[in-house]
Amino acid sequence: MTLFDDLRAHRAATADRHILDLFRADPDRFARFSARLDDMVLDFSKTSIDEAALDLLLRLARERGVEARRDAMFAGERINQTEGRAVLHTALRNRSDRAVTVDGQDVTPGIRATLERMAAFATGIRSGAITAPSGARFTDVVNIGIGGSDLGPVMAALALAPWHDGPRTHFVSNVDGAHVHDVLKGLDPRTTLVIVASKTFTTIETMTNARTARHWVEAAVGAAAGGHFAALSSALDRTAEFGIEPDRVFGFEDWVGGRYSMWGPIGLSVMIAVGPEVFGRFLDGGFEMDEHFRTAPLAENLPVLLGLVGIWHNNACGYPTRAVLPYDQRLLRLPAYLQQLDMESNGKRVALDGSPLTEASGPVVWGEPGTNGQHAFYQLIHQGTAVIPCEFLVAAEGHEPDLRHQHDLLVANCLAQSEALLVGRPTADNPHRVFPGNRPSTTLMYRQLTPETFGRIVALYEHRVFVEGAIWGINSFDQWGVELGKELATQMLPLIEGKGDAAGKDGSTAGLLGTLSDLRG
Ligand SMILES: O=P(O)(O)OC[C@H]1O[C@](O)(CO)[C@@H](O)[C@@H]1O
Repeated sequence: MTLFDDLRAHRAATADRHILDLFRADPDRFARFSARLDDMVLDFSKTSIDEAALDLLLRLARERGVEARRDAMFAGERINQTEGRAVLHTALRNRSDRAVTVDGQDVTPGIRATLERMAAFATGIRSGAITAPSGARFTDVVNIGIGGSDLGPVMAALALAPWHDGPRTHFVSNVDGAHVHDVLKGLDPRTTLVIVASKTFTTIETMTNARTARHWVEAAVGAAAGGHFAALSSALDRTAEFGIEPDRVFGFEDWVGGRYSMWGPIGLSVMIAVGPEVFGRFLDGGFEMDEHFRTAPLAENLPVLLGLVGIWHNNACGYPTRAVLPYDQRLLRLPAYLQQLDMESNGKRVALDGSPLTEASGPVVWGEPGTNGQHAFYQLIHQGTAVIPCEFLVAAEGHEPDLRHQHDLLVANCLAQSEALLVGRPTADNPHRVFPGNRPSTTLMYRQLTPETFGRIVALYEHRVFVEGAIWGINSFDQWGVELGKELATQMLPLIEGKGDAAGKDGSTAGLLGTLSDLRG
């Protein structure tokens, strides 16, 4: 019997019990099944986790070596074994005097120097001291990147909107020409700065969009186009090949994973939008969560507890998905960001040693902000046959004092939804109106979505993914599963262009290629 088996046995023995019974039996349940970091509270009392389950979960975390692995990460060990790399995105937000070493070398001075270069560049763009070669002020910034070079900055630009006082920020990610076309169509190339964000500087979507943007700028300013470009990458040889001036290139090391990279150069578009000081406050928040994760006892540790809730729902209860439901419009892109963070990190089928996993790993993560989701998919959450653990996020205060009544309505909806999921309406004269209730949720409540809070939220989820990955014994820091599709797309392109034949392709693919050629005439 493993601890996973014990958890399942405990779940089976208590499956008929209503979560409300747990509240009846323990008037202190909220206090006991919630944890706090400053003005942020994680409530997991509306789950079926009881004392015994929490005990088992904490034992599991210890047995699976979460603490040792966490310490190894912070110590710069090469825990990303399949790529032979350290995992040190936390170093990008290390606000302490502590050295962070990789192979005996302190990486902090390099990180600080890059941050200072970013700040000088961002300040120059914001003040107009750095202009286009024509002397025109940059009014717009277009970040071209995809995955980790896009989702974090996109999310942050919206989350930090109340502090946005720099040039307008735009994002292009999809290789679909519609994306770059629609974004550039509204802009003036003479006053636009294009930031090419790509860790590897080989990603076909990004390089294709970057070339399109280059032609667009060149058509307007000719040979001065180079002065409209900057690059964020760890491949400095390739940025030079693309013709980007070295002083416009902001590099980072291979120990920063793409989906963990928004804290450094990949965040440049955000820094230009909100300024280095506000960006620094975002880093402060991330660092605060790191310190908490490193030092708080497991039973009070927010990322650990959130991870254990995930393990309970996935491995003990067998719920294969979880919904992330921010009642915070400025976290609109949090679910999309978490889809990469969580599913690219923990969507794995083998353990670190290559052996097949015997436990289910990464669940499907999805969601939308409330209240919009309520008018779309909550029907299924309340009355569908599948149980979907819900993760609510909500701020006590908004940023619009004149619209306090709307914020009150937002918060009321958030609390009402978790209450409805818990309490339900089990008896009604009509079965179509029955709400079974007893459906689990967590709520992360914070005072306000400040830059610090936003940093804490992102770091909280990063470490939650870490905790779950460590418990499953997988490498959360590689992403081999994205490779095959990339290779096949490269091979597919000539066939799409009508330059090859479909011999050897499966029947469906050959059929679709034939259909494409018919439709194109
Ligand atoms: O920053 P890059 O190298 O262009 O990569 C973009 C994204 O592509 C991936 O490698 C695979 O989708 C992600 O991990 C990464 O965030």
